[in-house]
Amino acid sequence: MRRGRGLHAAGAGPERYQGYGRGLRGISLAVLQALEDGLEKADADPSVKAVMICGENGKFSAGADIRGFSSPNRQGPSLAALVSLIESSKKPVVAAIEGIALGGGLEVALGCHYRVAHVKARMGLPEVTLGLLPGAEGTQRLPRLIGVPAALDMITTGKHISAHEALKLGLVDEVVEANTVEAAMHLANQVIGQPLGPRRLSLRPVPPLPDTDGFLRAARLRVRERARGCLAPELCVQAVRAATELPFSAGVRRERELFVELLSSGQARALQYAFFAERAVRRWSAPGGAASHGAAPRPLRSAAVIGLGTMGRGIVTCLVKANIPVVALEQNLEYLNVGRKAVMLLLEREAKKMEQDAQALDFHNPARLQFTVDFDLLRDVDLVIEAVFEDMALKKEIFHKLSRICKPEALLCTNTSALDIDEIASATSRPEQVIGTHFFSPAHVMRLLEIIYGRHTSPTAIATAMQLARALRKVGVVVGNCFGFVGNRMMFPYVEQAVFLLEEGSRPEEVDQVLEDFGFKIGPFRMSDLAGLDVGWRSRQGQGLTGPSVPAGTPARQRLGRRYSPLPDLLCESGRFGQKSGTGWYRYERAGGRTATPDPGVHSLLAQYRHTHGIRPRHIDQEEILERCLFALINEGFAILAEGIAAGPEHLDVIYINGYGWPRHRGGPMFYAATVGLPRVLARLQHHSQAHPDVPGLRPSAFLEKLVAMGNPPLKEWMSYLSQQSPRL
Ligand SMILES: CCCCCCCCCCCCC[C@H](O)CC(=O)SCCNC(=O)CCNC(=O)[C@H](O)C(C)(C)COP(=O)(O)OP(=O)(O)OC[C@H]1O[C@@H](n2cnc3c(N)ncnc32)[C@H](O)[C@@H]1OP(=O)(O)O
Ligand SMILES: NC(=O)c1ccc[n+]([C@@H]2O[C@H](COP(=O)([O-])OP(=O)(O)OC[C@H]3O[C@@H](n4cnc5c(N)ncnc54)[C@H](O)[C@@H]3O)[C@@H](O)[C@H]2O)c1
Repeated sequence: MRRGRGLHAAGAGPERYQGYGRGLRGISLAVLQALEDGLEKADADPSVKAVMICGENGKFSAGADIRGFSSPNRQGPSLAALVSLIESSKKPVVAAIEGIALGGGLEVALGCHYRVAHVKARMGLPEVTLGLLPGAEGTQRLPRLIGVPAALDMITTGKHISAHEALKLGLVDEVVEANTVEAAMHLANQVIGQPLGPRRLSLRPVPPLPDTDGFLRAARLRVRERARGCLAPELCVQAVRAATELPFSAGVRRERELFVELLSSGQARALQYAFFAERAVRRWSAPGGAASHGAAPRPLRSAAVIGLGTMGRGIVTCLVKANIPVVALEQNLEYLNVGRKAVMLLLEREAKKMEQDAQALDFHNPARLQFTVDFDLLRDVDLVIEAVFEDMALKKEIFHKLSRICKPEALLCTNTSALDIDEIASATSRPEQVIGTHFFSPAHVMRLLEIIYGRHTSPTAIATAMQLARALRKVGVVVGNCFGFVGNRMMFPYVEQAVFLLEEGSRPEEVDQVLEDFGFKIGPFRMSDLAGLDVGWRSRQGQGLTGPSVPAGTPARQRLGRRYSPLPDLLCESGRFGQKSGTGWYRYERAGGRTATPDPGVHSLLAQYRHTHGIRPRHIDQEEILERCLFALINEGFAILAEGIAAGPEHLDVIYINGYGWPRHRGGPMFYAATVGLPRVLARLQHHSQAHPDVPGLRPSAFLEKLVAMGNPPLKEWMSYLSQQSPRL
């Protein structure tokens, strides 16, 4: 056997890695060709006794080039052919897996006769997350190697597994701590001359289960339930079923048919768009030309969180999980004790979930997590996250204090949901250090971190907040400052339409059902009950929309010349605050209960309300519910883009997928609008706006009108149609 990195005689691994976070490419045609040539040469050369395949720069392979799936020059079939070629080699082929072996990369390894993995390597078949299935015979080989249950789990979830898990499952033959390539070559030398038949997975039977058919039927139901309209997981189950029912070659044909079905479904395009959008938003730009490539973050060695309510306790939890020492501060000892208990409970639960890494959290150690009511302990921290009540005066008081106490370079973050970052910053002597870090509830679970820069926020502060997102394993999206920022600002017209629909004849459960069938995790009424109806109520009181400050004689269903629904206020006035009080738009088994049941009390309240206001209820169909809620949200998105609050539609989509439960397989609201076609979105908004002229949220945005007038350009060109970039960007 000849030695050397990469496939013998090819000198190249299945992929090339060009540095962290940049330019990691999938398996290219050139690499495929090199592998094929190398294998053929090795087979023909009698001096070669075995072959070892490895990657370059410590990475085996990230799989096929995802961008290639939408190009006319698809590489698909040749990857599968290469895997077969490897397997049929007359000389033993050993895969040396370092770093990652994902998708087509792992399928290449499955074609090899032996697999050696580095202890830190991760393996997986993530195709399902891209709306696809493993299409290089992986759905047929993996069940033959590790059995149906484990293979199905990997293929339908796309999860990455560690080398140790892979060893336990029998996916790899050996795990090494030292040099993987050397260990693979050592193994190759040992197996020279041994029969290869038993190592060729295509020749093996799938290990039988007591009731394979029953198992697969149950699995199909499970993934269908979990996938909420996403096609790929179910087709993955069908492909694995083919492995259990058909000979290998027929199974491969079935796999290919299913792959092509997914490729042309539209969902794959949406999911791949989401993959790249999440990476694109890491590159940010801000006023004055500041941008990600020119700004370096400050180190984040310690943090403080102020306020241990719903949000603060989740934020503390994710900081601890990210190994950042935290000082957790409350307004008095009573609140501190409640907050401490809640944080400890969350951390215990997280530790249980993490099992083997739990000790690393070390959260009983005061050097890692300290509870206090003393602001002085915030003197040396690198970062403070304020999560007190949504009250401008209180926030300003706190920021004023912080600017006196904290070290000059400390980043001062607010978790406000909607308030003006500039006004908060004005309470400090260092507005350049003030930034919005908008977490989503539950903060230790939701992946989104909306990062809001103010007029004076420095590029370093933005870069540091993005670094925080990365450290917390969240998706950071940088946006401009306006009421509600991006996410909540788009949410307002959506929820407003949902409530108007109730006035006109719908029930909460009907509206929720339509939006949940669309793919949302929960509909707007379940969501409002979960968040607490009192939160919005307090905000409307603050804005003078309800409560004693509303001038006498104001029409009940009108504010500032536009339509207003007092329904949510009426619910709150009768003590219906959602899950926390046991009643809201639904009723729950108890205060704090989670199971929503349609509530006859709400139905009669609606009937009474319509009667009082002379509204004749009508039947509202699914299409109208969807259009009015979704197009109102999308319309606001166009206004946000036109104002320069976000740098592009991808930002809005990433925010909605990761923070608001928008179905990922629909690519986000702006991608969805592009799929529906902007002319149709515009026409339907015009229609609904004519029917409801007192609802500004339905009046088409000028930017949407312009894009339609310009011939409905593709999403990636939208921003070039803005007459001039907004000064915010
Ligand atoms: C009609 C006729 C059709 C007939 C067809 C029928 C037959 C079909 C046969 C098809 C064969 C299919 C083969 C296979 O089953 C399919 C696949 O392999 S799909 C790909 C699977 N792989 C993945 O999903 C991995 C995706 N990548 C990641 O998860 C992560 O990038 C990572 C590898 C874990 C690394 O993470 P990080 O270190 O955080 O780095 P980044 O994520 O920022 O990535 C850096 C950079 O690289 C780009 N990139 C990463 N992976 C790929 C990829 N596979 N292809 C293309 N580009 C990739 C990423 O986008 C970043 O670049 P940037 O976007 O920032 O420019
Ligand atoms: N709840 C959500 O879903 C959500 C989501 C995103 C953002 N937010 C925002 O996060 C912030 C906090 O919201 P929440 O839901 O956690 O509120 P909460 O009412 O649950 O908790 C606020 C906490 O702040 C504490 N606090 C008040 N004054 C304080 C002071 N002077 N010093 C220290 N602590 C003080 C309170 O004692 C309380 O524990 C708000 O700005 C809110 O708009 C909330």
